[in-house]
Amino acid sequence: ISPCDRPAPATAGLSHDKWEIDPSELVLMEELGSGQFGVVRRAKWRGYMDTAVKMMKEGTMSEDDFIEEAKVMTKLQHANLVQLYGVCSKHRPIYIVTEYMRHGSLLNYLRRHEANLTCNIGLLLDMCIQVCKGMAYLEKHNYIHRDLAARNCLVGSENIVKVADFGLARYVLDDQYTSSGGTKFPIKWAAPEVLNYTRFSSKSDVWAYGVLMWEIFSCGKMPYGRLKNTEVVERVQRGIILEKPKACVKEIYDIMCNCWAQSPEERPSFRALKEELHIVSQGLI
Ligand SMILES: CN1CCN(C(=O)c2ccc(Nc3nc(-c4cccc(NC(=O)c5ccc(C(C)(C)C)cc5)c4)cn4ccnc34)cc2)CC1
Repeated sequence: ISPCDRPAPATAGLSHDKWEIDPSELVLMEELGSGQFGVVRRAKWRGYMDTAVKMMKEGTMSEDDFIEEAKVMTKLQHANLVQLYGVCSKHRPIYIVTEYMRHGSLLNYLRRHEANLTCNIGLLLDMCIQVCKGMAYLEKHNYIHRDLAARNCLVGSENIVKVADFGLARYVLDDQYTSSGGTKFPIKWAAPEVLNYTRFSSKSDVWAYGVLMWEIFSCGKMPYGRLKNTEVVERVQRGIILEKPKACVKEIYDIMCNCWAQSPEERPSFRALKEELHIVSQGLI
């Protein structure tokens, strides 16, 4: 049976904390890349399960707070969320073990497959719908992502797209990333209330989702091109929004624009977005 039919590895029996994974059961394989946290490698768990292991560089995150939160994160389970299997926290660096997604980040996937994606509106819309389903699940569980973007979504077999690293941003220690004035802060995905007051909510995730939709229909272009962060902040605060991507029909662009309403209350919920996207996708057939 395929890994996604198997339950998340319950490490019961080896340690009393089911979110604690025994590192001796992981066989580390090739490097998948490195984020600002350190190296990410593929690993086999108990000889059969493909996993991705983030080896957290020391000093990059508040580890104890994260380990506490991991207990909650392992309970968030949905077909469009990258499943957190557990952590190895008895040694340093700590490991964050998740399900493995074989095609890597959605951003790289869009850029690599631009040629045969631009003409496939149905596939692009399906990717938007999958991300929206994962986000609607988080919204229902009052869980805020805080860094939703194509770079933080992953692609598996059969064009499955899943949201990754939800909530992880809270544990980053680098204030170049956490403060809105920092060089690593994701300004281009930030809602006005996040830029002005760092006020995160599911509605600020909806703003970021609109930018993610724009990334998908632009096949991985950088939003606002080469504009400097200060220029983007000024435009967003004046209500200037991203222009319609070429490959995007008006009905879909209108949905993106709804995500960019200045006031959070005016933006649709992910639950409402899911309905709107479904209706548009029916209309396309
Ligand atoms: C044919 N192609 C060949 C090249 N290719 C790959 O090499 C490739 C294949 C699979 C990959 N899969 C995964 N890659 C990663 C991965 C790889 C590198 C970096 C990262 N990301 C990070 O380290 C990271 C993410 C978020 C954050 C914030 C700021 C939000 C807190 C900080 C750090 C993840 C995580 N995964 C979790 C599940 N599956 C994967 C990644 C890359 C893709 C396929």
